[in-house]
Amino acid sequence: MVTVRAPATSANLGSGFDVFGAALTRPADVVTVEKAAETTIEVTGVGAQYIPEDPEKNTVGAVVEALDAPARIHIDKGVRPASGLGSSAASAAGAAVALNRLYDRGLSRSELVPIAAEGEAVVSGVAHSDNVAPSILGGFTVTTSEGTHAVDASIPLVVCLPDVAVSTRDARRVVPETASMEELVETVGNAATLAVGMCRSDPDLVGAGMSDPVVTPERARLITGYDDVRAAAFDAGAAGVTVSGAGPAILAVCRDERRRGVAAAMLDAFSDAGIDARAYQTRIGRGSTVLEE
Ligand SMILES: Nc1ncnc2c1ncn2[C@@H]1O[C@H](COP(=O)(O)OP(=O)(O)OP(=O)(O)O)[C@@H](O)[C@H]1O
Ligand SMILES: N[C@@H](CCO)C(=O)O
Repeated sequence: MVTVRAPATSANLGSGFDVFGAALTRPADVVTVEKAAETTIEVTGVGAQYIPEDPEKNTVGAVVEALDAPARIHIDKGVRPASGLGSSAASAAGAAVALNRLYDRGLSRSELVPIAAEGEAVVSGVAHSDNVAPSILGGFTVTTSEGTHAVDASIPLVVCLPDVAVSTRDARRVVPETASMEELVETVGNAATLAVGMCRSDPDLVGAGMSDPVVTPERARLITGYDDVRAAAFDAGAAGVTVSGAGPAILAVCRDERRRGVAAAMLDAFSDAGIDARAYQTRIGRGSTVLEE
C-alpha cells in the first residue's frame, strides 16, 4: 500500500496561460493505492458526490492505464472539483507518484508529468500539464512541449474560492483564438517579469507580472463579483490578482504581513455580491509527498 499527499495548484498565474503553474501548501488530495487484479476507485471528501468512480471517467483511471498498474484506489478529496485549484490534476498527480512506487516502475518525477497529464485529457479534452507538473514537482513550474522546469520559490498567496463551480471544459470555450501583436508583446513582458520575480522570491515582482490582456478578461466574466473581489484585494495590499486556473477561484499574491487582510477583503467582497466563499492563506510549496508505504 502507498499513500501520497498531492497538493492543489494554481495554473496560468495570469500571463502564463497553459504554461505557468504553482504548487500550494494547502489544500491537498490524499491518494492511497493497493495492488489489485482489477482497478476500483473510491472517492471521499470535499465534493466527492460530483466525482465519478468509474475508472474511464476519473482522472486516475488514465494514469492506471498509462502505467499498466491496476489497483484498489482511494481518493480523499481536499481540493474541491471544478475549483480552479487543480482538483482533477491533484488526484492524477498523487496516483502517478503512488502507482510508480507501488509497482516499482522507476520513473522520475519529470517522467510522471506527461503520464498524469493524460488524466486531464479525460476531463477537459486537453492533456495540459500546467497543474499536474507543480502537483508532482512542487514550486513554480514552466511547462512547454519540451518539458517542465521547476523553481523553488517562497511566495505568499491567497486563493479565494467562491461557492460556485466552473468547469475547465466550459472555461476553455471562451479563450480567444487570436491575439494582437500588442497583446503578445505585453504578455511576454509580463510573463518574463513574473518568472524573474519567482527566481528572486519577490512577491511584488511576481504580482507586477501577473496581468494578462487576452484570456483572463474573458474568464473573469464567468465569475460573479470578480472585479469587486480583485479591487478589494488590491486595496488590502495585494501585489497581483488573477483568475486561478480556469476559475472560479481567484488568486492574489502579496507580502506575508498582508495575507490575512487580503483574504478578509476578498471574502467580504464576495459576500457583498451575495456569494459564499472560503479563503486559503497559502504559499508556493512542495510537490506530492509519500506519506506511507
Ligand atoms: N479525481 C478527480 N478529482 C476531481 N475531479 C475529477 C476527478 N476525476 C474526474 N473529475 C471530474 O473533473 C471535473 C473537474 O475538473 P476541472 O478541470 O473542471 O476542475 P479543476 O481541476 O478544479 O480546475 P482547474 O484545472 O481549472 O484548476 C469534474 O467534472 C469532476 O467530476
Ligand atoms: N491552463 C488550464 C488550466 C486549468 O486546468 C486552463 O486555464 O484552461
